[in-house]
Amino acid sequence: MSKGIYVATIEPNSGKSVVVLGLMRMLLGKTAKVGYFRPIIEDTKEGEPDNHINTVVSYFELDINYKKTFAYTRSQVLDLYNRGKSGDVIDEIIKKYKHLEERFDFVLVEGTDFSHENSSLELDINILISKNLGLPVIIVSQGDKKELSEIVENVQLAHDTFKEEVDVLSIMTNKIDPKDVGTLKGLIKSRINEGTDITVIPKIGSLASPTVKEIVRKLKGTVLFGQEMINNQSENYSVGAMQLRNYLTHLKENALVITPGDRADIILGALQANISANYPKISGIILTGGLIPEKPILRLIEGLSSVVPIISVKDGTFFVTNAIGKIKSRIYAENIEKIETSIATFEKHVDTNKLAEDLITFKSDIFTPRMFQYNLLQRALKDKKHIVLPEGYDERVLRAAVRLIDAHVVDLTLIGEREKIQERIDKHDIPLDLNTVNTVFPIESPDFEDYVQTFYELRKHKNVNMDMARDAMSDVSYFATMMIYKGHADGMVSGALHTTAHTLRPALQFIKTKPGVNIVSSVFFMCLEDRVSIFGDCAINPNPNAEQLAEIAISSAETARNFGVEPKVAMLSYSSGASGKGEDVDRVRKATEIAKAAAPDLKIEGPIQYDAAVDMRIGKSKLPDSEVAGQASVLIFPDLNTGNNTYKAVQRETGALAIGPMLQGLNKPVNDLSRGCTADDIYSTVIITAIQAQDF
Ligand SMILES: CC(C)(COP(=O)(O)OP(=O)(O)OC[C@H]1O[C@@H](n2cnc3c(N)ncnc32)[C@H](O)[C@@H]1OP(=O)(O)O)[C@@H](O)C(=O)NCCC(=O)NCCS
Ligand SMILES: CC(=O)OP(=O)(O)O
Repeated sequence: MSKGIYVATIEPNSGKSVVVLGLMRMLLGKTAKVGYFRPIIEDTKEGEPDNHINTVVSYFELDINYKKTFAYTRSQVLDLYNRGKSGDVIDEIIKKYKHLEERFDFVLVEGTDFSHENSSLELDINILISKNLGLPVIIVSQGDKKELSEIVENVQLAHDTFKEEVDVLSIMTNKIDPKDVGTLKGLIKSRINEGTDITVIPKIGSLASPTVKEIVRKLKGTVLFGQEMINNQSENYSVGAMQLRNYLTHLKENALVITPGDRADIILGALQANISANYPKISGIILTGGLIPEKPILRLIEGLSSVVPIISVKDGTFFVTNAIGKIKSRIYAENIEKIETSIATFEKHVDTNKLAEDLITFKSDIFTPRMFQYNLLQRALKDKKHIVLPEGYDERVLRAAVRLIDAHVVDLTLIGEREKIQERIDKHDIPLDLNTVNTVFPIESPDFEDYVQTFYELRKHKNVNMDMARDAMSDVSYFATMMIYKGHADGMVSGALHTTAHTLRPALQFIKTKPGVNIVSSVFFMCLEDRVSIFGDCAINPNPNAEQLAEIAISSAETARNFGVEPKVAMLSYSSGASGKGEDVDRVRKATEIAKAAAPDLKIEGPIQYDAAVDMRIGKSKLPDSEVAGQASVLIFPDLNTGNNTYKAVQRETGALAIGPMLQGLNKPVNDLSRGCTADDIYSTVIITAIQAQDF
């Protein structure tokens, strides 16, 4: 079941509020705790809340702090985008949304308003956000003053654009001439036949017209009388320039009377008409030209028991009439009537039972790298671990340390001489305060002799003597690994300066494998543009035999599951099924059979080529009956030549973040890095290591 829904529009004034209000009512009827979130709001005046948030939160009396209901204002986002920090925008939005997801049973997310130019950027941002929140989308469009063919084109284009990246649950087209509702629904359905629900909502006069309050606000008018009726709807307006006897015949229901302030005859006549059974009611009177009626007229009005709003504005009649014609109707907190009309409209035209059912059964397959990284951080924060970084002089390690300490996600020990580490910090101008981390220099450590003795005991059967043990413990990899063995730290990450063999040999020698595991292997979490794939083994076993390959596959599937990726395992080879022959293909086929026998529920396919594993079209043509082909999430390489170079090729050619290699099968978490790693890679690998350490 989805924990939220994203309401996105594709144009300004689409009537998105009708959908949001109706949805909120529907959701509150199904579950008690519903949250509301707007990733990006319009810029507001100092101290003024966003109108949409204010309306939804106050009408439904949601128990939610204003600051928690949005992430950014439009100008903050533009500023961050201009500074190349679009990734930070998404990270913060995910963080704020996830807080609400934890607190509420369901979260209704309202996208941007499209009230500015650059609508293609805005469309992209909405798609990006909904994708990164893993939410299904309701697209809202509007058809006011448009040909039906134009509406259909727009809706189809929007649907196809969103559908490429996210799940579109429903399309709601608003403000349609009531006589066209059925026809339009049929036309849209004939174009979009993929099970997306289609709703067409007619134009509702009372929602399309502004209230007197909205008009006062736009015209910067002064309310002289009738403040208590300021939320009257103005469905019409007409200028009182002719004689009263003629003007009265032009009055329409809920019309706004516009007249110069010195036309007492029109003012009094309109007020009288409002209470006469023989004339329609009016919504208010606008007095133009800054003219205020004379005192006796004002006294007369003051004496009336009830008066519609009378507003004075500075501008002339012509300007005011034009300006009123351009005012777009808004829904706001005090206008209960409009809110309730919106909800009633939604309930009348939307199949709410079907929509609720779709939400219950919805399951997202989308798992973006940013969601993945957010989840990792949250998991690591739940139980803080102590990680040792043997390469304390490396600039990238020190930069990663700053981020890790700032995030309060781990405690750190850096191996190295304190003064020398400080020199590096100063040299590279790194904002790391050494008081926030622990530092150890092996040969000066009070634990050194104990570690030497322990290593000697553990390895004497391999002809290690005390001198050799002392030499070994002077090495940063051995010393840091011994800290893990002794329980003086929970995990180790190294390899930014040292080779994989140098980093891992101590762990293989005395941390050893977990019970039931024969070989240590590794995976990379490959954060591709729209998904996280798991590549194994790209770091340790040069030429695994069939049994070892099967074990690598099973361990990698387990790792995938532990880190929130549903394992669909592809055993890679230069053959898909029986298309190619050779010893290496046979080895992969045998490995697949062994893995299937050991884990019968595991979705696994092999031998299979990379293209058939990840591309649905090719997968279907090469292996039509496979439940893995085209959708593999775990890719197992036949040997280290292929695995190591493939991960590097993908990383370098696509810019993907490659987290790892993360080792699997060891008794305690020790992880390697590539010497080509960045501070970001180190940061992510430390977080992964901390999560692994939570299981020991
Ligand atoms: C992993 C690796 C370093 C082990 O090399 P090594 O230390 O020379 O291996 P050895 O055969 O001497 O084994 C040393 C110990 O590790 C153990 N070991 C080696 N590979 C192991 C594995 N995959 N799983 C579990 N234990 C392993 C051995 O059993 C042995 O234990 P013991 O000394 O208690 O008997 C080696 O396989 C290697 O270099 N792999 C490629 C690394 C690489 O360059 N990757 C590319 C860049 S990431
Ligand atoms: C993991 C890996 O390939 O390491 P390096 O690039 O240091 O050889």
